[in-house]
Amino acid sequence: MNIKLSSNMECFQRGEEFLKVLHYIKDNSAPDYKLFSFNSSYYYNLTNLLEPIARQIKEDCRTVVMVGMGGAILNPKTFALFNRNADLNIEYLDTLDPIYFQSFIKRIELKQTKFLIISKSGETLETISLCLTLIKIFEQQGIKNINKHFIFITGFKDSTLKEIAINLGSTILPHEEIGGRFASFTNINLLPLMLMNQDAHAFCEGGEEVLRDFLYNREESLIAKGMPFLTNMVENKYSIHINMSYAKSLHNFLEWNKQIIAESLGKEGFGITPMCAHGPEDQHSQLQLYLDGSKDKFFSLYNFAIYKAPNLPAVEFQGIFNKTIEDLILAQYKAFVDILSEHKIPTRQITMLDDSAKSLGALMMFSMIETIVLGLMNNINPFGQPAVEGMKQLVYKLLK
Ligand SMILES: O=P(O)(O)OC[C@H]1O[C@](O)(CO)[C@@H](O)[C@@H]1O
Repeated sequence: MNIKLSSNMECFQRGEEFLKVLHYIKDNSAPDYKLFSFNSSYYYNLTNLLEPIARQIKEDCRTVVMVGMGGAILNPKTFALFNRNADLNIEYLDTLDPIYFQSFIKRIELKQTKFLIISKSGETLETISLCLTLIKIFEQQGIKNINKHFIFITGFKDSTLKEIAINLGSTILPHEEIGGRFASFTNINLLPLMLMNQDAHAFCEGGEEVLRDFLYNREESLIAKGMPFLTNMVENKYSIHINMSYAKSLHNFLEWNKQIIAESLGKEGFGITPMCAHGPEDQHSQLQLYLDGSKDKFFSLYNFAIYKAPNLPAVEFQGIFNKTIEDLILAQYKAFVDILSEHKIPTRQITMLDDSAKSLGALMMFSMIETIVLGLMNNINPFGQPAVEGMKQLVYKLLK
C-alpha cells in the first residue's frame, strides 16, 4: 500500500457500525456507489480508450485549458504541479472574474490551444457561460475549425452543454454517472494525467489497492484503522478539520479534499468545516491560532516519506551546518507534529510513499472512501449537495 496512517490519539473502535456500513456499501448498486465497483478491467479499458485521444491532443496543441467548476475542475487541478510534459502547458479556468478572464485570454495563443470543458450535469452556469464566451472570442478572431479547439466531457443525459458541443461538432467524451467530486477514477482525471505524461494505469492501481483493502480486509483495512480517529473527532465536537501539507505539490489535492469533506458531510445540521493549510507558509500566519486559540480543531497532515529532489546544495547559517532545504523542511514537519502533540491537539499523519501517480491514486481513493464511510456511520447521505440548488435558482432568477 502506498500510504500509511498514524495518529497521536488512542481511539475507541465502532467496529460493528463500520462493518454494517461496509456491507451496506458492498450490497449497494445505486449509481452513486459505482466507485466501489471499479476494477482493473474497467481501468484497463478506459486508459486504452483514452490513450490515442491523449496522443492526438499532445500532437495538436501547446496549451490545454481545463474549464469547469467544483469537482469537475478540482479533480484534474489536483495534478497541476505534477505535469511531466515539458511540451504542454496546462491551465485551469474556474472563475467568472472578467478582469482575470481578459488577461488570461491575452496571454494564451488561442490557435495553439485546446479547451477541455468538463461538467457532469452540463447545466453549470459558470461552465456554460465560459464556454460560450470562448466560442465567441474564437469567432471574433476569425479562427477556423473552432470545433477542433474544444473537447467536452459531459454526462449521458441531454443538457445545455451537450447541445453546444453537438452544434459545434466537437468531440464529446462521456462523464461517468457518478458525482463530479467522486469522479477521480474516470476520464476527467485519467485524460489530464496522460496529457501530463503521468502513469494513469499506476494512478488507478494505487486507488484499486486501497479500494480492495477496504472491501476485503474488513476491520484490518487502512480505512477501518483510520475511522476511530474521525468518529472520535465527531463525538467530541471538534468542528474544524485542518488539512495541511508541507509538500507544495499537494496544495491542490487539499483543495479537492476540502470539497469532498464539505459537500459530502455538510448536511442536516451535521458537518465538519475543512480548512487547508500549507507549511511552512502558515507557520508564519496561522500557527499562533492553532496552538493557543480555541480547541475546536484537529489536523490531518499529508506528507511524502521521501522527497525526490537530488543534489540540492547544502547551506550553513546560525549554527546550522551542511543542511539542504529538504533537511530543513523535514525538521519543520517533525517539529510541527511534536508541537501539536505537546498542545494536545488531535493530529493524524497520512504519509505517502512518494509523489508518484500510484501514491496519488491511493491518497484520493482513501479520502473519498473515508468520507463516505464517516457520513454513512453518522446517518448522512454523502452523495448529492441539495442545499446548493437554492443558490443556483436564485442566480437564474436575478439574471432572467
Ligand atoms: O460537473 P457539474 O455538473 O458541472 O457540477 C460542478 C459542481 O457543481 C456542484 O454540483 C455544486 O454546485 C458540485 O457538486 C459539482 O462538483
